[in-house]
Amino acid sequence: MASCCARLPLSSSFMSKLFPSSRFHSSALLRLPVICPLPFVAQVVRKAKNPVASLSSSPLTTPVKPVSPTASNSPTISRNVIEVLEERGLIESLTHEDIRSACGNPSSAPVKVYCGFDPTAESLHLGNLLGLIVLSWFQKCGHVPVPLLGGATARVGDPSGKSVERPTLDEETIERNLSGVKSNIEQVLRVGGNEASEDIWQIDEGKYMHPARILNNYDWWSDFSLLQFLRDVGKHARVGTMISKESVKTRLNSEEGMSFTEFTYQLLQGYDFVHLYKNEGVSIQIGGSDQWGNIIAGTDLIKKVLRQEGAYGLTFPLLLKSDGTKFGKSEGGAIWLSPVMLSPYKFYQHLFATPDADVILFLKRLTFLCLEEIGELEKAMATAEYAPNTAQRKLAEEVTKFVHGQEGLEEALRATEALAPGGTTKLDWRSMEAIAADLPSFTTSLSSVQGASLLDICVNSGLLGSKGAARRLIKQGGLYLNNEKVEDEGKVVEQEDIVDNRMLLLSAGKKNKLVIRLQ
Ligand SMILES: Nc1ncnc2c1ncn2[C@@H]1O[C@H](COP(=O)(O)OP(=O)(O)OP(=O)(O)O)[C@@H](O)[C@H]1O
Ligand SMILES: N[C@@H](Cc1ccc(O)cc1)C(=O)O
Repeated sequence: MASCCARLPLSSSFMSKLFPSSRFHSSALLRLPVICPLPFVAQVVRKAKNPVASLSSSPLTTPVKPVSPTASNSPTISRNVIEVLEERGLIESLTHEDIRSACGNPSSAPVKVYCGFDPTAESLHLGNLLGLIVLSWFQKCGHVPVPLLGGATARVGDPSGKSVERPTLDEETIERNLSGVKSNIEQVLRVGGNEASEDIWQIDEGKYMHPARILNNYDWWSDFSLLQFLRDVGKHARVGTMISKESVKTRLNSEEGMSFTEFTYQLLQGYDFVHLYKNEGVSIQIGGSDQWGNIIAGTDLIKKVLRQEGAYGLTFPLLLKSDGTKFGKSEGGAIWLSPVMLSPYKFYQHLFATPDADVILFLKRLTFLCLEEIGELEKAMATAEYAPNTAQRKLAEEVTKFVHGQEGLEEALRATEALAPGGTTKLDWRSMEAIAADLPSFTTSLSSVQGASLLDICVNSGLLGSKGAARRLIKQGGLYLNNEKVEDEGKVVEQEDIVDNRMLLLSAGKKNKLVIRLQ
């Protein structure tokens, strides 16, 4: 039996109705600040005391305050989130047009929206970030985001978009991954506890929001018996419909086929939606376009099991690299969100390397910059005066700040500056560690450099061939210690030269750099 939800592609005429021509300012881009409309932060009429930081700043460092819900401090629906997402190219398909009225009525209650993340690695990556960004847009527009950890589903493995079966993960790995993914979510969303008293947070003067609530599907699956599953879920599922799903069809045609375990995945995710709808009031599920089949499994089950019509699904397009492959983890080179697995510096660099052809699309999808500002950048890119990489710099800054906070961005900028030819930034060990992997390095004991001649260190570390070469370089003004020019041939390394008691950075000329690690 075919799925009972129609997939609604966004036709171009339909889209043009939704995208009223933007109010772009004329030529003076990058000189005049663009005045963006207020962010779609939920606002209330009555002023509140104790202003705290605004929603657009980093969620990590901003103090927020749970407040008791009253008629006057409930976050209002300030803009229809579906329109916002459409304008930014963040909608691939909707299960039903009614989702617009469900999300857009200023007098109606906020919706709860969920996105699941299976802990299949210790960190989420740039592709997964899209789900968190869409959740964040819902939050900014007054709704309640529910990021779901797939503690149970990771034990089964989602076949969507996979040409081979996922490897089975052991318990220890799943636990480690769960805690990594949970911290990623906490890095970017304002997450609350599970107490009802924490349902509304004051985030600024007169501004309130609903904190995100993290759940784990292992909490309802761990006690679910096989018999119960077959009776309560399996009975409502049609094998024909399950086989027709894209994720199953491709695998059935492959040599390896598909295990029964993976085949049931769509029912697990489908039942998650039933559980969340019934017990938590969650009425929308979002996911990448590869999740369409699983999302439909959920809305179908809600109709059959609960006899309810008010559940909706929304998918967003996958974020693709310039070669057309998706940003993921299987092919290696994943752009991890965890600062332990990828330094903020490298994260920044990856975004900075976005080709011109993709940068505007990425600004719309991965940042919260207003569309007017992005439009101005796009226009500027077509002019002769455009300074190359201005748009890339903005993209890298915005996304790094969202993921790693202001501190992470500053670390990335310091490291970028330090590695730039002739950089003169004051270094700290974190930025040096961030750049160390991209530079030759040499490890020695702390005591061997304390009070040692710099000429000796240059030669012993292999930076320069001889003391003579080092002397000549100093005369030419080309030798730097920690980005400071060395003027004195007799320079010895003082304690204060040793960055945080663990590193030195030597540069012979602008490009030939060496990190010395001290133990
Ligand atoms: N490039 C991407 N753009 C948008 N969403 C993505 C992207 N990659 C993954 N997702 C979403 O993140 C969720 C988890 O992805 P999943 O673990 O299947 O893939 P992955 O981490 O990219 O792994 P792999 O590279 O192994 O396929 C899915 O909902 C998927 O839609
Ligand atoms: N299937 C999703 C994760 C997910 C898990 C459970 C859900 O209920 C929803 C989504 C993925 O592959 O990442």
